[in-house]
Amino acid sequence: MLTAALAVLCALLVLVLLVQRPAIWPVLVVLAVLWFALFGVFRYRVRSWVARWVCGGSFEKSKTQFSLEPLSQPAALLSGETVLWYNTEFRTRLMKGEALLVPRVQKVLPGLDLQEARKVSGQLLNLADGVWSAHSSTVPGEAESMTLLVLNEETALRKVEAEYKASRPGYLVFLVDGYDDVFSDMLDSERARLLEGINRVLEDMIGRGTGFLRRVASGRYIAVVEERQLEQFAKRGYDVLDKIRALDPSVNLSISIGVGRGAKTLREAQDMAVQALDMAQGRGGDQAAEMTPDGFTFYGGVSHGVEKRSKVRSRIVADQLVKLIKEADHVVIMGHRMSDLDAIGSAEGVLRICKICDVPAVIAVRRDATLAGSLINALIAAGQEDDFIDPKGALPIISQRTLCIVVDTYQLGLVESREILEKCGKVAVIDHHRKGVGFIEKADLVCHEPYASSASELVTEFLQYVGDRDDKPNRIEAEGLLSGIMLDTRDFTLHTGVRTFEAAAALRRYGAETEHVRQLFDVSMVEYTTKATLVSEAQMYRGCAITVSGEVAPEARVAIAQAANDLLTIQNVEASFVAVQVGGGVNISARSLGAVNVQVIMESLGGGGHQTMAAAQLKHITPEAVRSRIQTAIDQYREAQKKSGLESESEQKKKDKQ
Ligand SMILES: Nc1ncnc2c1ncn2[C@@H]1O[C@@H]2COP(=O)(O)O[C@H]3[C@@H](O)[C@H](n4cnc5c(N)ncnc54)O[C@@H]3COP(=O)(O)O[C@H]2[C@H]1O
Ligand SMILES: [Mn+2]
Repeated sequence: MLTAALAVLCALLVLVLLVQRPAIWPVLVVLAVLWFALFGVFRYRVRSWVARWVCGGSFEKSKTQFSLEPLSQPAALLSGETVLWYNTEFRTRLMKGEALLVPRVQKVLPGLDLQEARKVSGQLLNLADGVWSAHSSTVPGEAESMTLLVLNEETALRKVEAEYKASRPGYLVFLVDGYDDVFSDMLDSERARLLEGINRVLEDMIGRGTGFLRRVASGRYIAVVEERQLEQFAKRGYDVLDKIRALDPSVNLSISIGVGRGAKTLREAQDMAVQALDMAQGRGGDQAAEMTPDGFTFYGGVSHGVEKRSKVRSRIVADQLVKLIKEADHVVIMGHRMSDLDAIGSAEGVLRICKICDVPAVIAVRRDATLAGSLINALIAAGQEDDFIDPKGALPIISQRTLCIVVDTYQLGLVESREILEKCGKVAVIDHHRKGVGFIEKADLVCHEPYASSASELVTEFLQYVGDRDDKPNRIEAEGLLSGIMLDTRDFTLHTGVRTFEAAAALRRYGAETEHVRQLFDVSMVEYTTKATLVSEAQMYRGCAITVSGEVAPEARVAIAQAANDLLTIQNVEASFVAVQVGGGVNISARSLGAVNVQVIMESLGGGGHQTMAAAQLKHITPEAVRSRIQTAIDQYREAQKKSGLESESEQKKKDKQ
């Protein structure tokens, strides 16, 4: 009111003045313009100051500050990477009560990643005294960007989580390999001493933690332990295997361990452990197999396998096989891809069993991709052409009542024809390779004997239990079986047990002539020269001969395996690796004299096979890159050997010299 009165008064006075002195008109205009200008500027400043005050642009004493200050979580405001402001909680809990002037955020919260903290899940930070989850939101704007950071303490929660994970139960099954064979003709006192030794080693292993161990049958133990202990076992590579082996080196004592880890329930863990144990034994025993929801991991398996199988089992399997064959309308027999003498020899043996049972049967084989052409030709020459069929031609005759018998491989990925396997109602598998991952799962009968020399040896045994006295394989079939045994034992020099010779003797009785068998191995000139070149190009590496080469003629593929065999006859070569380019990839054949387990080495490159005879097929890789991968795999294997005290002679000698 007063202001208005004063303004009216001023206006009246100015009017009087103007009437009296018209000369000051211009001055007045200038003053008025000045006043408007000043008023405009003032108004602008006041407005922006108010806006900053409300929105927090000028933060001190703003409402935003007042609302963040008493927050129960630590909070901070950053400009770029610089901390502009933090609340009391932040100072006391994350800066130990010290007040710092505009510190870098990395100094206060090492490891903070603002990008990560912006996500819904935030970022977990391990700070001095606990675990924190950091959440942030940023107002973009180059140098003037602003970030609000809020932290939640999760130490207690994370402790509970870690404890939960570390205390999940794991299940172990231990089985003394070949219990009956090892202990049957031992003195009672000796047996008691060894069993006491095994008990002690296992109790030592399990007793250290919170789990328990129980003996459930002769040579069979179970244990339930916590995840943290399983982690320790894995880290030490299941060194109990070595301790058990060391109990008495003269008796070949070893155990197999199956481990179920990471299961949801104890029941599931038990099932997994039993499957894993089966796997460990299928691979020759003396090793630990760990099954997790992601698959299998193997530990150990660097010692020699010992023959542990019984004839009773062969007879039972032969009976079951005959029963399956008789139930079927037809039988389709097949081996692995790139079939060899063992695959075709044993397939022909199984075909004879079918003939004895009077059930129609054929062998599915790709005759343009086989290493057993000599045997197939010999059988055709003897009038048995109808025994063979191309895998594609076999498909139409297959029904749900067809039995598929797979010989010389158990691997789904290696069979001659996957379609046949899938279409047949029933499946039987007869194999001698050590088990790896990726086997045929839905088999109705599995005869898997890693201690047998070859599939042909197994089939020869079955033949003795099938049919009447007069039901025998003919001469050429017997020679095929014998060639299979000779191929896989490298002419009876490797992997040869008592029963290998028994099988060979039986085949001889059926009329097999060794000279004819020898002829099945004859090579062409191209094969021979290819082999000779591969052998001459070999280089030594830690007791192993390695050859790496470009493509070889397709008709000389067998030279790869043969070169690997021949390299072993050179002095001081314990194992050989022949890697040859095939299309865009590389095939490796690996052989050993027994001291080195080439299966383990090939498995690390994605292949498999047997202790003394294994292979791998690598895709999209150059031969030279393969050389370094083989060398790394050998290094790893040698380290594992060193750890378990099973160093090879040549490595030992090298060390002694140093
Ligand atoms: N990805 C993978 N996963 C798991 N296992 C894998 C695998 N790739 C290969 N294997 C296995 O490794 C073993 C060695 O194969 P490789 O081709 O060197 O050697 C083969 C074959 O090339 C060789 N061979 C065939 N005919 C021959 C002949 N006339 N003279 C010399 N060697 C011959 O004899 C060996 C027979 O070995 P066998 O069938 O018992 O077992 C094979 C095969 O089943
Ligand atoms: Mn084979």
